[in-house]
Amino acid sequence: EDVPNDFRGNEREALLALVAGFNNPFFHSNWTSIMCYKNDPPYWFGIECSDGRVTGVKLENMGLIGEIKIDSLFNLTELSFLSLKGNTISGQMLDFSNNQKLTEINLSYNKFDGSIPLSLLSLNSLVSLQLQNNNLSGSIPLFNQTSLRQFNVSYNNLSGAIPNTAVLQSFNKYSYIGNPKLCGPPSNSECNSKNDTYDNTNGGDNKSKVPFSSPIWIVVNIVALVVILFLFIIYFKKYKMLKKRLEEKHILYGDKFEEKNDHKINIENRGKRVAEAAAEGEERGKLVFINNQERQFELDDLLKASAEGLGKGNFGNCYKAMLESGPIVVVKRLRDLKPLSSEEFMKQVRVIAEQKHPNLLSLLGYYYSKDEKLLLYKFASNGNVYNRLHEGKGKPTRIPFRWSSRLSVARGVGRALEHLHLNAKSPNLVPHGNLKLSNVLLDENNNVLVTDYGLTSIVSSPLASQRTISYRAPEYQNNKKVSKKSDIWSYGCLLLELVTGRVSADSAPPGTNAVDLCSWVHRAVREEWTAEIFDVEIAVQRSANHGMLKLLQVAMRCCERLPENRPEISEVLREVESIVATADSEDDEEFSSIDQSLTEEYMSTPSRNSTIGESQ
Ligand SMILES: Nc1ncnc2c1ncn2[C@@H]1O[C@H](COP(=O)(O)OP(=O)(O)OP(=O)(O)O)[C@@H](O)[C@H]1O
Repeated sequence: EDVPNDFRGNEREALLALVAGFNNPFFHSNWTSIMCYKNDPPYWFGIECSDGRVTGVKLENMGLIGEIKIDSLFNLTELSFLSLKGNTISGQMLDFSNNQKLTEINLSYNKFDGSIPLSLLSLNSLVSLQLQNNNLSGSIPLFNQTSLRQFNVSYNNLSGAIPNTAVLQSFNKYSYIGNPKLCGPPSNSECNSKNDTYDNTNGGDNKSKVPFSSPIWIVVNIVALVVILFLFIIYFKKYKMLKKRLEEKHILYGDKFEEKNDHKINIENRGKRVAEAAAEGEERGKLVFINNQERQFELDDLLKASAEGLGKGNFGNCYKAMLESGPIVVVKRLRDLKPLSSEEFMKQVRVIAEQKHPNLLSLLGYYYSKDEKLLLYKFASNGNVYNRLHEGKGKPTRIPFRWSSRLSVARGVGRALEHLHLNAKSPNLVPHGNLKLSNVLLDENNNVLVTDYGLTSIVSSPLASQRTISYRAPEYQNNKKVSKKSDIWSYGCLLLELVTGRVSADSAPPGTNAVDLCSWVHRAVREEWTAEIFDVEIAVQRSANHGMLKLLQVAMRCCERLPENRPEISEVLREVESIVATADSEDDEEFSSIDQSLTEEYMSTPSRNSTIGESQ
């Protein structure tokens, strides 16, 4: 909890990237949820933790096959131990320049090729380096760290003379044996030609060298110059073509938005470019209103509107466009779309648009052209619930987000989800797929409006799978599919965020003090830190304590690890609706913790499927 989230997030991503190339199902099931928590034993197999940071990776003899990316260790800055010994890992060796705390590295008995990386020379705490039995080639770099006590590069394809540094000479021949092209002490083979000297370019075999002044050298240089000039001309031509195509691509909303979120810009110029593109015969695209009677503006009006970036999301960026004629609309510029034809795209969008419910933000319209796909929504002026819940906490200006409001969010989202799960007319409509508090909006009357539903049906799945589903269900790690059951998990996480007031690790912006909410709450209940579970801002509302516990209980049932144990939305909603809303004014505003006897009573009451304490 004390570890800044960006470290933990980066380390988590780095570890997942490290094993991604192996495609080993073990990691999908074991490397989920929290990995290190304070000084607890690690939650993931094969890692070591200290103070919530990853300090060791030990994945030995696991039959791992595949490549790892050179920069895989870049974010594991606290790493002191690394062993991947006895697998079948191929490709170039890793870059260790960011792992200054490494003391032991064992990559022996694998299939690494290329040269020994020079980044190893910068590791001043390195005690043990074992690279034996790989396919490494080139010469041995000039290791001179006095810390080095164990060194083994035997049975590779290394070549040239063993460098004459005190450290490298202090190991015996068995550290070097099995490299036929390696010579000089301490190996047994003598260096008998000038060519067997150390090549400090690292990686090159010392073949016979041509003197710089020889005519061959001059001819080679001239030819090289001509080739470079030729390549430069080709590159320049391609660059001009690429630039033209990029300009065409950013015809509507250009990448200025991406550079600076809150930058107000006028998009009139781009409107001109659309017109120019149209004049050049390119398809201008269609602005379609779902309900044609609501057509309040044309494409030209939208292009002339001043726009403000609202944020960068998983499916694209959102902009608030203020039209001269009055209305304010939100434009979502989609990216990474599935390769759908225009008909398929419009069919899917119509399926999304058919979902009408008072708690769903309805789609106003869409724009489709070859290069741009936009969705248009009404602007919800009271913003999203994530900001309402977390922003300004502890500051005097903060207006408390009370229980009755949180309960109405829980209900509104539950109702919207029930509508999507039960009333979806089309079998093509995926469930919500990306439920989280920033996708729950409040309009000018504080009506709860769920947005971003169904977009996984139009966004390309490999990309979406890396990013979507903020509250990722455990099974999602394996099958990368959203389902009604994964929605229930997300809804459970959303309820937990509402009752605990804690930021969920999966949806937290970098630098936020976040927790893996499901594991955290289960642990909190098991270890009876019940008083700490509820957000202080609502815990003081004593008359509502019963309702809070009930909502917590419902949330925990939604967060069952096995999808089949999670309840259906109707059952969940029935329970949420049965929680009696208390008027916020009834409450005793003094700071108090949750009544312990009440907590015990709830925690020992068996729920229909399980007791809370047993759910994980
Ligand atoms: N109709 C709207 N009215 C007001 N604010 C909106 C509207 N739609 C989106 N937003 C806000 O704009 C910001 C960016 O939204 P966007 O949907 O692009 O990203 P996100 O919700 O953070 O992530 P994701 O793409 O995963 O949903 C968010 O803060 C969101 O709450």
